Amino acid sequence: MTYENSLQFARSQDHNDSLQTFRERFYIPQVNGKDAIYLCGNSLGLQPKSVRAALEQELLDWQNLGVEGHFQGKNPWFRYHELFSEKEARIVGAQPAEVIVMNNLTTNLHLLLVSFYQPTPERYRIITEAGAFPSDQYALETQVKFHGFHPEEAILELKPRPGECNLRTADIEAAIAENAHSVALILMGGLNYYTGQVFDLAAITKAGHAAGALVGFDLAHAAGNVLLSLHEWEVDFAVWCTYKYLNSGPGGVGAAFVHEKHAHNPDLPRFAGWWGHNPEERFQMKKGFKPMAGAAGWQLSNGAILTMAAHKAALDIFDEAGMPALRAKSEQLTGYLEFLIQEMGLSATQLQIITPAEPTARGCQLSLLVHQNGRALFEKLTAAGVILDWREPNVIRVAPVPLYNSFEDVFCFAEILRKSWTELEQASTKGLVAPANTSDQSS
Ligand SMILES: Cc1ncc(COP(=O)(O)O)c(C=O)c1O
Ligand SMILES: Nc1ccccc1C(=O)C[C@H](N)C(=O)O
Repeated sequence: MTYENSLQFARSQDHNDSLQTFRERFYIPQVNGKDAIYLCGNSLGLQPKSVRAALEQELLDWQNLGVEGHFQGKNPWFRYHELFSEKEARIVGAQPAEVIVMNNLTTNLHLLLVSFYQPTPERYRIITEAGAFPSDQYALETQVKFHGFHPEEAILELKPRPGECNLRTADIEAAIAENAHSVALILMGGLNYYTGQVFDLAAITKAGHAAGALVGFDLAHAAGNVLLSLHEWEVDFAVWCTYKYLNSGPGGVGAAFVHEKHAHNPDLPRFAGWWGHNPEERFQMKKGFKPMAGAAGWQLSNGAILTMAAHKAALDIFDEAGMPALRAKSEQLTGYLEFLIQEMGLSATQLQIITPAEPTARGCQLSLLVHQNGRALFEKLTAAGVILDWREPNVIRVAPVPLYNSFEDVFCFAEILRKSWTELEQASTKGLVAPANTSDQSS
């Protein structure tokens, strides 16, 4: 598609956008009495206006029915998790029984590592990406120690080649093959939170299986952002959160995928709780855990209905828009952002987009590596009414989300970026800005 650097072009794109009306269904944060340019849905998605009524419904049932709400409520709490199966499955390309909404991401990661990381003295390694989100690093480090191995020896972190920002699929495949005798698990982000790179999950899964390993993904930044086919790719397990692209609120409920091939395996170790037990017998209070088939068998506790209610409202909107349409708009919107940044004519030593250029290797986030004055630039953008984030040591992440961001948002952001850059450059020639990035705090 051919882009133009004008407000008129941006507005005409919005006018022709079939998803345009979805923006009205979200609250846009206000800065200085005006709608902010919110480009931070990769960290926390905006609040759907329908969430309040969904929470109200559960509060009312609790108010009016007390404990009877478990069975007599409008959406009985006893079966509340079933309300998500179909829609959640569409987001990640799964069968309904392969997904479950529960807990939070890191909790789910630990639970699934209990089942799918079963190291032996010969096969104990985990292959992961260097610079994975810290929570994943801590989960892997402590799981490995829990099994009596040393993280430095058992965790193999793959780094991009010198001078490159992203991992090459061929290098990932080669590393897996080279460790075919010792690798137990491949565990990577679906989309790296820092660089914005989307990994080739199908190829990695294939390579992992060929090496005799199991394969799992953290889809925090991929779910609701890129097209996924977890079932077809035969991914063993995955976890994600619902507060980013799925707009389900801070600390919102997490989700997990377990491939059908593991649904009935009685030999899989797991940490169990009563909500994963056969529901027909759950209240018989008997000894002996009998897991529900599928991902539901990994549930521990009765669901956190209030956060699940927010997710239900948000997921309904998401499902109405649909992943294919969202992804199509996302590619155009991110492409427009990239085009406008390139129009600024900056060199790679000034401001570099470290997210891959190929649409298949990125979602809607572009990570801007700013070599000098990065933090000062970020603060200027913030002061001008743009909400985005800064990730240490020197990246500004910008995420135009197709569900509620517009081409006009992207155009206005680019104008503010250009103006802020010029002002900073003028200030630094006059010696008014410290030349290096400061790393005092992160957002
Ligand atoms: C890739 C990734 N993994 C894990 C987490 C942590 O998730 P949670 O706090 O829901 O466990 C996040 C973000 O918070 C993330 O971006
Ligand atoms: N939950 C949060 C609470 C506070 C600040 C950030 C977060 C994030 O989710 C960060 C996000 N995971 C990231 O990709 O950086």
